[in-house]
Amino acid sequence: MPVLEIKGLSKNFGGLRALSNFSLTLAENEIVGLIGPNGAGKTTVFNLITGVFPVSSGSIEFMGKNILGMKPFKINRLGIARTFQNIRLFKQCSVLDNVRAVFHSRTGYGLLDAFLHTPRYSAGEEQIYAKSMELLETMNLADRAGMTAASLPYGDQRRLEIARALAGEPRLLLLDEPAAGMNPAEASALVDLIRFIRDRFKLTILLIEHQMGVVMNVCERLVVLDFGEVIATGLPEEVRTNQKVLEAYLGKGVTVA
Ligand SMILES: Nc1ncnc2c1ncn2[C@@H]1O[C@H](COP(=O)(O)OP(=O)(O)OP(=O)(O)O)[C@@H](O)[C@H]1O
Repeated sequence: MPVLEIKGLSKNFGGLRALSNFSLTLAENEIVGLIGPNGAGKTTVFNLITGVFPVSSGSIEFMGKNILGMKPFKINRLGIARTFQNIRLFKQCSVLDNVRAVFHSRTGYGLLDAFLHTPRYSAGEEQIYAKSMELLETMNLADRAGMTAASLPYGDQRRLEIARALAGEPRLLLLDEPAAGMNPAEASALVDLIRFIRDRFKLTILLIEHQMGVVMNVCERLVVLDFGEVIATGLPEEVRTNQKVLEAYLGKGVTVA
C-alpha cells in the first residue's frame, strides 16, 4: 500500500489556478523532491495534504485512508507532520520545551493529574523528558536544550523544527525548504541528517527545496511543478537535464553543455 496517493488534485484561489490535476504516489521510505520556480504551487501541495486549505477537486489518501476534509490536527495525528518555509517555533521557550510541548499534547493525563502531581503525571513527565532529550540528542541539539529557541543559529532552528515534527511520530514528513538560509556546510550536513532520520524513524519524506545541491544529493526521485502543472518527473539526473525544467527555471532557449 502506498503511504500517500494523490490523484487529480487541483486548487483554485479565486480566479487563480494554483495547482492543476496533480498526482503523486509515495511508497514507504522514499525521499522525493518537489521542486519548481517561485509560485509554482509547491507549498500549495503541502497545504492541501495537511488540510490547511480545502481542495477544489481530486483525492488524497494516506495509508489507504481518505483524508480529504479532515482538520489539520487530525491529519497530523494520523501520521503526517510538516515543517514550514518560515520557521515556526515557540521562540521564547527553551529548545527542550519546544519538543516537550509536542509530547505533552499527546499525553493521556488531564489537568487534574497535573495539578495534583499524581504518580501518573510524574511518570509521564519523566518519560516525556527522556524522549525529548533523546530526540534532541539525535538532532545534535542536546547541548542546547536550555537555550531559548530564538537564540539558536538559523541552521539549529531548522533542525529543532524537524525535531518537533518528529516528536509527533509521523510516517510521512513534509519538509518545506529545510535548507533555506543554511550555509554550504550546514546544507551538506542536512543531507546526511535527512537520510539518517528517514532510516532511524522509518519515514517517507516529501521535500520542497530550492538549493539544488541538497535536492540532487538527497532525493531519490523528483517531481517538477511550473504554474501549477507537473512538467517533469524522474531521477534527479534525468530531471537536471530536462529541457522543460531548464526553461522553467532559466527561461527559454537554455541548453545544457
Ligand atoms: N492563500 C492563498 N491565496 C491566494 N493565492 C495563493 C494562496 N496561497 C498560494 N497562492 C498562490 O498560488 C500560487 C502557488 O503558490 P505556492 O506558495 O504554492 O508556490 P510555491 O511553489 O510554494 O512558491 P515558493 O517557491 O515561492 O514558495 C502562487 O501564485 C501564489 O500566489
